[in-house]
Amino acid sequence: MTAPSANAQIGVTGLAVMGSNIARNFARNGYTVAVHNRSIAKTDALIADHGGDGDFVRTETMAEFAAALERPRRALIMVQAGDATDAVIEELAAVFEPGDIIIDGGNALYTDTIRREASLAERGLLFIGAGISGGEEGALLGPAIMPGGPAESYAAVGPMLEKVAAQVDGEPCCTHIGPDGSGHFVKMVHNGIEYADMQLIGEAYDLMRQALGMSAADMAAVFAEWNNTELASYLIEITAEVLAQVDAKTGKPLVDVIVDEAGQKGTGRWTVKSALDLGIPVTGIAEAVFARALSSSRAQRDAAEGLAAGTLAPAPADPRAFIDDIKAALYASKVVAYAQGFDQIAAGSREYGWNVDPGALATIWRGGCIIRAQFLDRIREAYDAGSDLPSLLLAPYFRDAVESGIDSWRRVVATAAQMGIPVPAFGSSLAYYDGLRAPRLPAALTQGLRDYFGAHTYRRIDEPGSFHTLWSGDHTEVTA
Ligand SMILES: NC(=O)C1=CN([C@@H]2O[C@H](COP(=O)(O)OP(=O)(O)OC[C@H]3O[C@@H](n4cnc5c(N)ncnc54)[C@H](OP(=O)(O)O)[C@@H]3O)[C@@H](O)[C@H]2O)C=CC1
Ligand SMILES: O=C(CO)[C@H](O)[C@H](O)COP(=O)(O)O
Repeated sequence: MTAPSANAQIGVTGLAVMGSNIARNFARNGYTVAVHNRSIAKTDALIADHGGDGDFVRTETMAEFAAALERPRRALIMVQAGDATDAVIEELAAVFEPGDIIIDGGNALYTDTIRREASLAERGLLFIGAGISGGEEGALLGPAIMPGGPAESYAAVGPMLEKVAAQVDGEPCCTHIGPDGSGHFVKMVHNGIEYADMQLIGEAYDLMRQALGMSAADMAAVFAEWNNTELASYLIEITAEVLAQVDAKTGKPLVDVIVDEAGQKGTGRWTVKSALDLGIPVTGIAEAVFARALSSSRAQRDAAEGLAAGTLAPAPADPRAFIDDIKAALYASKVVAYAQGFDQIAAGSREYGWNVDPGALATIWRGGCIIRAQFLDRIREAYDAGSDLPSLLLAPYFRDAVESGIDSWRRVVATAAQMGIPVPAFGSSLAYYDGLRAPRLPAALTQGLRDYFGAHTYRRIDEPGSFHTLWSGDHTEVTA
């Protein structure tokens, strides 16, 4: 540890799990790191436990923190999103000087990032809103980093961020996403996909548990096996580990003693709200958010437990074949979730003029982050082949993969319905796929009804223009 002398290349304020580990990551990569936390105990714990990782400068106040940083100052904030982030930005802005750079690495709402960047720019301060994914371990060993902000700000901090990010095939899992809120926007959608991915895994688990009566250990073996296939990903890998974990207190599988109510901090919900505003169907993500909400509606669930299930179908006759069907359904639904997420990113990019490169995004999500998966290589290839792809589902590789699994996907959704097992994400993903490929949708009738009750008009398939039928008159059609 060195005494404050304005030589730290980077500062980290907010030293909970993410901040302390990313500070250690910078130090391990040879940077002198000024460290600060609102309560000094966390700063001292970091220095006491991990001071040997590299060169840290311990600071107690924001003034000391600012004084420890070389010019232009670079500070990474890792605190709770929302008011806490605003409070820390204000404290930093009070002691920083024009040209200094503030990076918010928390899970900020992208519209907050847009506001913060504009307001700090008026004060001459540069701002980067950087989505960081990888959890505790990723922060230490190399996360995926999604920084958004002015090119000038990125030039000042990008090389450092790229150095501490995960590396895949010699490429850093960090790239300049675009201006202002773009980094936090793509991190938000990343988290939305994370929600969908976990919900789909949960449904696969529930099918094996309920339809096939498999033990947690047997399911762990299936997920471990799947992790050697096209499904290979961090979430599948850790699912095998969680399912294999035995509770020391009871000797039961840990998963069986965990309360079945899923928490959520907000990024999934924000993704769905933003998708609604942008008009992009992110059905897999939305079902995942709603499934967490349903799981947490304890009182309603308790009251509803005795509701009749009707006549239920027996278990599938061939368990091994059904496991293969579940695998195909999981893969196809996962492709839909990513396709929808990338659609939302494209729409956000158009709306805000960010020019986000989907291929570059797929590249940096290959390592470090929670949704890292082998098939991101395929997503990158798909976008590299043509960034005007109407949907990831139309890229030849994914089209073939989904088409070859479609019968399995239908069997799984039908069997789940017949056995009374809820599979909202599998089901809605299949419905989305069928809707997308349908030559004609029932929206025609919706338009007719809207015209009937609200004179909202409709277009015809055989003539240009807008039309209205005089529903309360003689039912003739007029040009609107
Ligand atoms: N945990 C994870 O897996 C991931 C988290 N993130 C994001 O990274 C950020 C940090 O996450 P995490 O490490 O889990 O920590 P938390 O989100 O739990 O935040 C705790 C930190 O925030 C500080 N803090 C809270 N309120 C204030 C305030 N008003 N003023 C100053 N400091 C304040 C705390 O200081 P004190 O110790 O004094 O209370 C502590 O350092 C969050 O935005 C989170 O969403 C991103 C990716 C993954
Ligand atoms: O950003 C993350 C990973 O990418 C965090 O782990 C995030 O907090 C998870 O969200 P939630 O708590 O809502 O499940």
